[in-house]
Amino acid sequence: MGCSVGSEETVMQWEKTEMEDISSSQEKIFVSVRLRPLNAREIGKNNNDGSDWECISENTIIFKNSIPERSMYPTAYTLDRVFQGHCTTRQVYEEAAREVALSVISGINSSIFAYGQTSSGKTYTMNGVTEYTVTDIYDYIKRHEERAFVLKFSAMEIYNEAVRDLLSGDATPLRLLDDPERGTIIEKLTEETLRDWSHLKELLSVCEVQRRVGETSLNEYSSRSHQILRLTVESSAHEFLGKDNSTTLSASVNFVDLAGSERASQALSAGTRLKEGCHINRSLLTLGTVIRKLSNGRNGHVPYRDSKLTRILQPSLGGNARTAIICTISPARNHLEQSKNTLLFASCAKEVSTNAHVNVVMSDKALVKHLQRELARLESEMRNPAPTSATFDAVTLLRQKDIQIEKMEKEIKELTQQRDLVQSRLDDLLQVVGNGRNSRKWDDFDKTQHIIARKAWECGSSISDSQGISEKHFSNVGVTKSNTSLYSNDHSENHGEDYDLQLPGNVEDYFLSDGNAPQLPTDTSTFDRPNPSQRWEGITQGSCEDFDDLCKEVRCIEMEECSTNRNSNPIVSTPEESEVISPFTPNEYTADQESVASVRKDGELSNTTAAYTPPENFVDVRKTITDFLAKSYPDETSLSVLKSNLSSSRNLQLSKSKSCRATLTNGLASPSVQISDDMYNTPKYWSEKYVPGKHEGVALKNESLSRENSSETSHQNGQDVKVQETQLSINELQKTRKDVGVDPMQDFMESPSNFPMVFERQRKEIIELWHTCNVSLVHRTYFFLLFKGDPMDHIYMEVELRRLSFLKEKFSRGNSDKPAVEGGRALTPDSSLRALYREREMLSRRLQKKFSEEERKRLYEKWGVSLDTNERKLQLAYLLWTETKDMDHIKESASLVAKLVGLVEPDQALKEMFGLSFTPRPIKRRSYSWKGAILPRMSL
Ligand SMILES: Nc1ncnc2c1ncn2[C@@H]1O[C@H](COP(=O)(O)OP(=O)(O)OP(=O)(O)O)[C@@H](O)[C@H]1O
Repeated sequence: MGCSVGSEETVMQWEKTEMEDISSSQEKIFVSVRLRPLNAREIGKNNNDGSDWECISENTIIFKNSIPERSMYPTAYTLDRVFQGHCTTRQVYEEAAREVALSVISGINSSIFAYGQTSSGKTYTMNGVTEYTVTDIYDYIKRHEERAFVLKFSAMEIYNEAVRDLLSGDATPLRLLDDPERGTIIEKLTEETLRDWSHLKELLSVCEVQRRVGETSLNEYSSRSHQILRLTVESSAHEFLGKDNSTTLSASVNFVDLAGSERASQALSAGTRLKEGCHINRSLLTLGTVIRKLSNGRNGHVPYRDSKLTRILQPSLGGNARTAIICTISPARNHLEQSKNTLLFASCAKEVSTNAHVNVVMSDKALVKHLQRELARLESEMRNPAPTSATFDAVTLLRQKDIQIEKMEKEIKELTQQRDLVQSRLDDLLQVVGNGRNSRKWDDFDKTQHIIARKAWECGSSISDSQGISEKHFSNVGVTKSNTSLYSNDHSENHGEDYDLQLPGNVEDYFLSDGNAPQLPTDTSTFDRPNPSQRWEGITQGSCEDFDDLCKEVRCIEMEECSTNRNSNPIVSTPEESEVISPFTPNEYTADQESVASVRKDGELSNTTAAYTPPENFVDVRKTITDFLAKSYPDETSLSVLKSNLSSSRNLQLSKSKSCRATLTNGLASPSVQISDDMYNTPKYWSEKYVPGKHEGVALKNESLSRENSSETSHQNGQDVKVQETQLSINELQKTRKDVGVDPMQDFMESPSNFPMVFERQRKEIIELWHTCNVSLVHRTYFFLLFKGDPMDHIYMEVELRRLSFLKEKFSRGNSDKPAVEGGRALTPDSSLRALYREREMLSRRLQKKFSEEERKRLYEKWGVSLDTNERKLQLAYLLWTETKDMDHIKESASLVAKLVGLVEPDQALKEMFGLSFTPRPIKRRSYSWKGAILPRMSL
């Protein structure tokens, strides 16, 4: 920057440098600070002479520490330019904004931001900056009559995360669209061709009026909204790019007056105000996160899409634009903390680089000409291939080697990451085994798995900044099945080519988690719109929209503790029990034992599970059963009798380990359903229903039975007695199980030939329940395609049914009951519906990607979507999986969704990965991608 104030010479100088250098370049955001003077009220009130802050040079401002320092903020801040209270706006413009703003004339996008707390002088500064910029542009145009210029003006406002058009007569709400080439675009934003400077004044007053619409207090309102004025300059480009008049330059300069940066917790209290504050906060927090991320060198995911503001301004924040930020601060002592926050933001922003380049728009004619020239050149090259010289060879070879080296370095990095991950998994596992020997608390193992999964996620996705809001969220949602969403199908959309893995997570809830602002549920009213012709913006603007950004390929890891100790019984809880039950190999752990520990369809805890002192509402049924069995059958003989008895009534031999916990994933979102713990250990939500008194009787019964058995066993002398007792216990066990109806396999096992009928019935029920519970369409598709009636599918069907029934029941109770909780988050009809909408949106977008226009036309006809209507893709996406009684419709839906998300026809082997994994397997590490073999998230 550094132009001296307003001289003609400077203007010329600027023109020269700007016009000469039109190539793209990386440059840092220009950040300045403007300290406004104290106003009369502040002087009167605080007797404050503003001496706390001092600009000791052109670019350093210090806090003079005249009051005791309580915080850990730095006291000196060096920026590109600092302006003392007496500096004029003209000076601020000249030295901190002009050069950037006027880049627009040379076809380079630019943005000038004002950032600071309420009443620090943002609007005061931006009004001046806008006026001076437009004046300078007009001056320039006047001096360059040989070039044709068109100036267009538009204005918008972001308030409560809704974008409004400030120039349209009724302040029309605007929606943001994703354009594959242009990024986020604002639909139907009014653009007025600017006639002259006084016309701009008129337009600005229109904006002012629009901002007042529906508001009682303009000042408060405007403080809470972000306003963006956009000036687009189109000019003939021949001056730069030759005499071809059909090529034009087109760039925009944004003047951004941000809402006050103070935190919602300070400024707002409750209700609407709080919501407003949170929305402001959301945009500002996201802006802060984006700036922080970018200042760290663009490592990892930059959450541009987490707010409207950052979506709209994405190019200005590290993209194709030159950017200047003017941070305004108030000298008042009671604003000290805020001023320091602003300066920290400024320091961070100073590190951010953008990569602006000239935006050339070619007319069709010019494009054709250009392509013709290119074609001619290529043809002539083909006809007369250039003689290969040794130098050429060497250069090419060098280049190839460079590429190779680069590739290898990348691979080394990846491999190192993978090695570290495996190492940490190993450490964790060793620790678990160690813990297990000491305490055998499976909870520890679960936790460890969770940590491992988080590591895997962080490693796979390169998202590691635990301070970031999004990252916080990511680490919360994790990828462990123990922490994934159940049926919320709360995945994000994929805006990129393909996605590798689903990311669960209701993302709205983390927007506001700045550690201070309370987490508010998003207004769900906007989601009640299943009609595709209505506005979709509300539905689609979840922070998790950027599926591509979010969903990196996560290395799915299968771990089974069987591999660490394949001979140990997975249900053993203590070393003593381990000894007692050691005759069981994992393979001998039969379905019967598991079914004993199962639960009734209505979610009630089985009476047979008994003896329970629930730590934190958790019923460790398996341990109870283990205890019971261990005490009842202390030696090999009695166990073998038990085994043979059980086997005779069940032909299904299932072995299961804790870490082979079954997981039902729901496809894209993969809200893994943890059926191992849920089914064998009693799921958390089922355990919520546990009423101690209800089970105590049984507990006592079992306890006494165990005691009796163990004491008697210790006294018995002959084999006969043992067998007799064992038989008795088995009968007891089976009777109890039958009485309480806890065996999910019962009916099926008793008459497996019925299964086809049972399957059809269950499938219909499941389809209905999917619909009722807003289950992910990808999940439905996957499930539907995987389970086609094989007798072994029974258990999967059973589990799916139970979960859905449970969920339905929860949903039906509405707010009067505790919601189902998955991954620490409430799963409500609203949240699942929102997720479903988002999924349909995602599918509609994929329609565009996956099918040609012709194919889409055929699809519309087939699905009865009128070709004359708007939003056809959405309409089609909203038809999928809706006719729950029509099996043809369901099949068609499944087939279409499968195509859209690239599911291959899943084979039988995938079922295990889909859900229940009973077979002990060695530790494996796999990488799954939606491309090729599509697999849902693996169990860990
Ligand atoms: N540099 C300055 N010199 C003199 N007065 C100033 C200066 N900066 C701001 N003011 C005055 O301070 C008051 C608040 O300024 P302004 O409205 O620009 O603040 P703001 O940061 O835009 O606030 P909000 O976030 O609420 O919109 C106004 O009355 C304005 O005239």
